[in-house]
Amino acid sequence: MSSPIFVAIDTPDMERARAIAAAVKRHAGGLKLGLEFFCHNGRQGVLELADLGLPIFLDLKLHDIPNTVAKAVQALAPITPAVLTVHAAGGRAMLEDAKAAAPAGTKVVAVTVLTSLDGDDLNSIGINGNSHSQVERLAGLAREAGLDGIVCSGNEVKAARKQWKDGFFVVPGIRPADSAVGDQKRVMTPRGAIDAGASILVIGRPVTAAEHPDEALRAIAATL
Ligand SMILES: O=C(O)c1cc(=O)[nH]c(=O)n1[C@@H]1O[C@H](COP(=O)(O)O)[C@@H](O)[C@H]1O
Repeated sequence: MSSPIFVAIDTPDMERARAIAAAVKRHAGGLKLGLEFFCHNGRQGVLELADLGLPIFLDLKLHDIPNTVAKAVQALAPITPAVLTVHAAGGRAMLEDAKAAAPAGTKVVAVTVLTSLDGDDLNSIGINGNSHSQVERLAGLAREAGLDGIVCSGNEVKAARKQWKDGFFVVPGIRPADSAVGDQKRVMTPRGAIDAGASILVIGRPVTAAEHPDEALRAIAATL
Protein backbone atom coordinates (compact mmCIF):
# COMPACT_ATOMS: atom_id res chain seq x y z
CA MET A 1 0.00 0.00 0.00
CA SER A 2 1.33 3.45 -0.82
CA SER A 3 2.08 5.84 2.01
CA PRO A 4 -0.74 8.07 3.35
CA ILE A 5 1.78 10.92 3.71
CA PHE A 6 1.57 13.82 1.26
CA VAL A 7 4.60 16.08 1.62
CA ALA A 8 3.76 19.80 1.46
CA ILE A 9 6.29 21.41 -0.87
CA ASP A 10 5.85 24.94 0.45
CA THR A 11 8.36 27.08 -1.41
CA PRO A 12 8.23 29.48 -4.35
CA ASP A 13 11.69 28.25 -5.42
CA MET A 14 11.36 25.70 -8.22
CA GLU A 15 14.90 24.39 -7.73
CA ARG A 16 14.24 23.71 -4.07
CA ALA A 17 10.83 22.18 -4.85
CA ARG A 18 12.44 19.84 -7.37
CA ALA A 19 15.14 18.86 -4.89
CA ILE A 20 12.70 18.08 -2.06
CA ALA A 21 10.33 16.23 -4.38
CA ALA A 22 13.17 14.12 -5.76
CA ALA A 23 14.44 13.38 -2.24
CA VAL A 24 11.08 12.15 -0.90
CA LYS A 25 9.61 10.59 -4.00
CA ARG A 26 10.29 6.95 -3.09
CA HIS A 27 8.58 7.13 0.29
CA ALA A 28 5.87 9.78 -0.08
CA GLY A 29 2.30 8.93 -1.04
CA GLY A 30 2.04 12.21 -2.94
CA LEU A 31 3.07 15.84 -3.16
CA LYS A 32 0.97 18.73 -1.88
CA LEU A 33 1.45 21.96 -3.80
CA GLY A 34 -0.13 25.04 -2.27
CA LEU A 35 -0.37 28.79 -2.66
CA GLU A 36 3.29 29.54 -2.04
CA PHE A 37 4.35 27.20 -4.83
CA PHE A 38 1.48 27.93 -7.19
CA CYS A 39 1.62 31.74 -7.01
CA HIS A 40 5.18 31.65 -8.28
CA ASN A 41 5.31 28.59 -10.51
CA GLY A 42 1.73 28.29 -11.76
CA ARG A 43 0.35 25.43 -13.81
CA GLN A 44 3.67 24.82 -15.53
CA GLY A 45 5.39 24.19 -12.22
CA VAL A 46 2.64 21.80 -11.13
CA LEU A 47 2.88 19.86 -14.38
CA GLU A 48 6.63 19.63 -14.04
CA LEU A 49 6.47 18.10 -10.55
CA ALA A 50 3.59 15.85 -11.63
CA ASP A 51 6.04 14.31 -14.11
CA LEU A 52 7.78 12.64 -11.17
CA GLY A 53 4.80 10.30 -11.13
CA LEU A 54 3.43 10.91 -7.62
CA PRO A 55 -0.22 11.90 -7.06
CA ILE A 56 -0.57 15.69 -6.83
CA PHE A 57 -2.69 17.40 -4.18
CA LEU A 58 -3.33 20.94 -5.42
CA ASP A 59 -4.17 23.03 -2.39
CA LEU A 60 -5.56 26.33 -3.69
CA LYS A 61 -8.29 26.69 -1.03
CA LEU A 62 -10.61 28.31 -3.54
CA HIS A 63 -13.24 30.59 -1.97
CA ASP A 64 -15.32 32.96 -4.11
CA ILE A 65 -18.73 33.16 -5.76
CA PRO A 66 -19.80 29.88 -7.42
CA ASN A 67 -19.22 31.02 -11.01
CA THR A 68 -15.70 32.28 -10.29
CA VAL A 69 -14.69 29.13 -8.44
CA ALA A 70 -16.12 26.85 -11.13
CA LYS A 71 -14.29 28.78 -13.88
CA ALA A 72 -11.05 28.74 -11.85
CA VAL A 73 -11.33 24.96 -11.50
CA GLN A 74 -11.88 24.63 -15.26
CA ALA A 75 -8.92 26.92 -15.92
CA LEU A 76 -6.59 24.46 -14.19
CA ALA A 77 -6.83 22.09 -17.17
CA PRO A 78 -4.82 20.18 -18.27
CA ILE A 79 -3.84 19.56 -14.63
CA THR A 80 -5.91 16.76 -13.15
CA PRO A 81 -4.89 16.77 -9.49
CA ALA A 82 -5.68 13.76 -7.34
CA VAL A 83 -7.00 16.15 -4.68
CA LEU A 84 -8.12 19.80 -4.87
CA THR A 85 -9.16 22.07 -1.99
CA VAL A 86 -11.93 24.65 -1.76
CA HIS A 87 -13.18 26.46 1.37
CA ALA A 88 -16.34 24.98 2.88
CA ALA A 89 -17.33 28.49 4.01
CA GLY A 90 -17.97 29.38 0.36
CA GLY A 91 -21.33 27.71 0.83
CA ARG A 92 -23.29 24.93 -0.76
CA ALA A 93 -23.70 26.30 -4.30
CA MET A 94 -19.98 27.06 -4.54
CA LEU A 95 -19.12 23.55 -3.37
CA GLU A 96 -21.53 21.94 -5.82
CA ASP A 97 -20.24 24.00 -8.74
CA ALA A 98 -16.60 23.33 -7.85
CA LYS A 99 -17.23 19.59 -7.81
CA ALA A 100 -19.14 19.72 -11.09
CA ALA A 101 -16.29 21.63 -12.74
CA ALA A 102 -13.52 19.29 -11.55
CA PRO A 103 -12.22 16.35 -13.60
CA ALA A 104 -13.82 13.00 -12.72
CA GLY A 105 -10.61 11.68 -11.15
CA THR A 106 -10.13 14.64 -8.81
CA LYS A 107 -11.25 14.43 -5.20
CA VAL A 108 -12.62 17.83 -4.24
CA VAL A 109 -12.29 18.38 -0.49
CA ALA A 110 -13.53 21.25 1.64
CA VAL A 111 -11.30 23.03 4.14
CA THR A 112 -13.34 23.35 7.35
CA VAL A 113 -11.48 25.10 10.19
CA LEU A 114 -7.83 25.87 9.45
CA THR A 115 -5.48 24.04 11.81
CA SER A 116 -3.87 27.40 12.63
CA LEU A 117 -7.06 28.55 14.40
CA ASP A 118 -8.18 27.88 17.97
CA GLY A 119 -11.41 28.63 19.79
CA ASP A 120 -10.51 32.29 20.40
CA ASP A 121 -9.76 32.79 16.71
CA LEU A 122 -13.14 31.29 15.81
CA ASN A 123 -14.90 33.62 18.23
CA SER A 124 -13.04 36.59 16.74
CA ILE A 125 -14.52 35.84 13.31
CA GLY A 126 -18.02 35.45 14.69
CA ILE A 127 -18.21 31.68 15.12
CA ASN A 128 -19.56 30.99 18.56
CA GLY A 129 -18.78 27.35 18.88
CA ASN A 130 -15.67 25.26 19.10
CA SER A 131 -13.73 23.69 16.26
CA HIS A 132 -15.57 20.39 16.78
CA SER A 133 -19.04 21.74 16.17
CA GLN A 134 -17.89 23.88 13.27
CA VAL A 135 -16.06 20.98 11.57
CA GLU A 136 -19.10 18.75 11.99
CA ARG A 137 -21.39 21.38 10.53
CA LEU A 138 -19.14 21.99 7.52
CA ALA A 139 -18.52 18.27 6.99
CA GLY A 140 -22.29 17.81 6.71
CA LEU A 141 -22.48 20.66 4.19
CA ALA A 142 -19.61 19.25 2.10
CA ARG A 143 -21.23 15.84 2.08
CA GLU A 144 -24.61 17.20 1.03
CA ALA A 145 -22.93 19.18 -1.76
CA GLY A 146 -21.46 15.97 -3.19
CA LEU A 147 -17.83 16.60 -2.28
CA ASP A 148 -15.41 13.77 -1.62
CA GLY A 149 -14.32 14.82 1.84
CA ILE A 150 -12.92 17.52 4.08
CA VAL A 151 -9.74 18.93 5.55
CA CYS A 152 -9.72 19.13 9.36
CA SER A 153 -7.32 18.65 12.24
CA GLY A 154 -6.58 15.33 13.88
CA ASN A 155 -8.68 16.45 16.83
CA GLU A 156 -11.93 16.43 14.87
CA VAL A 157 -11.40 13.64 12.39
CA LYS A 158 -12.78 10.85 14.55
CA ALA A 159 -16.18 12.51 15.01
CA ALA A 160 -16.28 13.62 11.37
CA ARG A 161 -15.51 10.10 10.15
CA LYS A 162 -18.31 8.78 12.35
CA GLN A 163 -20.87 10.93 10.55
CA TRP A 164 -19.35 10.31 7.08
CA LYS A 165 -17.97 6.77 6.96
CA ASP A 166 -16.77 6.75 3.35
CA GLY A 167 -15.55 10.37 3.37
CA PHE A 168 -12.00 11.27 2.40
CA PHE A 169 -10.34 12.95 5.36
CA VAL A 170 -7.26 15.09 4.85
CA VAL A 171 -5.39 15.92 8.06
CA PRO A 172 -2.69 18.64 8.21
CA GLY A 173 -1.27 20.14 11.40
CA ILE A 174 0.72 16.96 11.85
CA ARG A 175 3.58 17.13 14.32
CA PRO A 176 5.76 14.26 15.50
CA ALA A 177 6.23 14.47 19.28
CA ASP A 178 9.58 16.30 19.09
CA SER A 179 8.64 18.77 16.31
CA ALA A 180 8.22 22.55 16.52
CA VAL A 181 4.54 23.49 16.30
CA GLY A 182 5.15 26.87 14.59
CA ASP A 183 1.95 28.60 13.47
CA GLN A 184 -0.23 25.51 13.90
CA LYS A 185 -2.62 25.45 16.86
CA ARG A 186 -4.61 22.20 16.52
CA VAL A 187 -1.96 19.55 16.05
CA MET A 188 -1.76 15.77 16.29
CA THR A 189 0.97 13.17 15.93
CA PRO A 190 1.03 11.21 12.65
CA ARG A 191 0.03 7.99 14.39
CA GLY A 192 -2.71 9.71 16.38
CA ALA A 193 -4.25 11.15 13.20
CA ILE A 194 -4.22 7.82 11.37
CA ASP A 195 -5.71 6.03 14.38
CA ALA A 196 -8.46 8.69 14.52
CA GLY A 197 -9.45 8.01 10.90
CA ALA A 198 -7.37 10.24 8.60
CA SER A 199 -7.27 9.10 4.97
CA ILE A 200 -4.11 11.08 4.24
CA LEU A 201 -1.72 13.23 6.27
CA VAL A 202 -0.27 16.51 4.99
CA ILE A 203 3.19 17.08 6.41
CA GLY A 204 5.38 20.02 5.52
CA ARG A 205 8.10 21.48 7.72
CA PRO A 206 8.76 18.40 9.89
CA VAL A 207 9.99 16.83 6.62
CA THR A 208 11.05 19.71 4.40
CA ALA A 209 12.97 21.68 7.06
CA ALA A 210 14.95 18.59 8.08
CA GLU A 211 18.54 18.30 6.95
CA HIS A 212 17.65 15.03 5.23
CA PRO A 213 13.97 15.16 4.21
CA ASP A 214 13.78 11.55 3.11
CA GLU A 215 15.19 10.32 6.42
CA ALA A 216 12.72 12.49 8.31
CA LEU A 217 9.88 11.15 6.18
CA ARG A 218 10.92 7.54 6.71
CA ALA A 219 11.22 8.10 10.46
CA ILE A 220 7.65 9.43 10.52
CA ALA A 221 6.38 6.61 8.29
CA ALA A 222 7.94 4.09 10.69
CA THR A 223 5.63 5.33 13.45
CA LEU A 224 2.46 4.57 11.47
O1 LIG B 1 -5.42 22.53 3.16
C1 LIG B 1 -4.35 22.29 3.75
O2 LIG B 1 -3.52 21.51 3.27
C2 LIG B 1 -4.15 22.88 5.08
C3 LIG B 1 -5.30 23.12 5.81
C4 LIG B 1 -5.19 23.47 7.17
O3 LIG B 1 -6.19 23.63 7.88
N1 LIG B 1 -3.95 23.59 7.71
C5 LIG B 1 -2.80 23.42 6.99
O4 LIG B 1 -1.71 23.52 7.57
N2 LIG B 1 -2.90 23.10 5.65
C6 LIG B 1 -1.67 22.99 4.84
O5 LIG B 1 -0.86 21.94 5.33
C7 LIG B 1 0.52 22.29 5.30
C8 LIG B 1 1.07 22.17 6.69
O6 LIG B 1 2.43 22.42 6.67
P1 LIG B 1 3.32 22.22 7.97
O7 LIG B 1 2.71 23.00 9.08
O8 LIG B 1 4.66 22.76 7.54
O9 LIG B 1 3.34 20.74 8.24
C9 LIG B 1 0.62 23.68 4.70
O10 LIG B 1 0.94 23.54 3.33
C10 LIG B 1 -0.77 24.25 4.85
O11 LIG B 1 -1.12 25.09 3.76
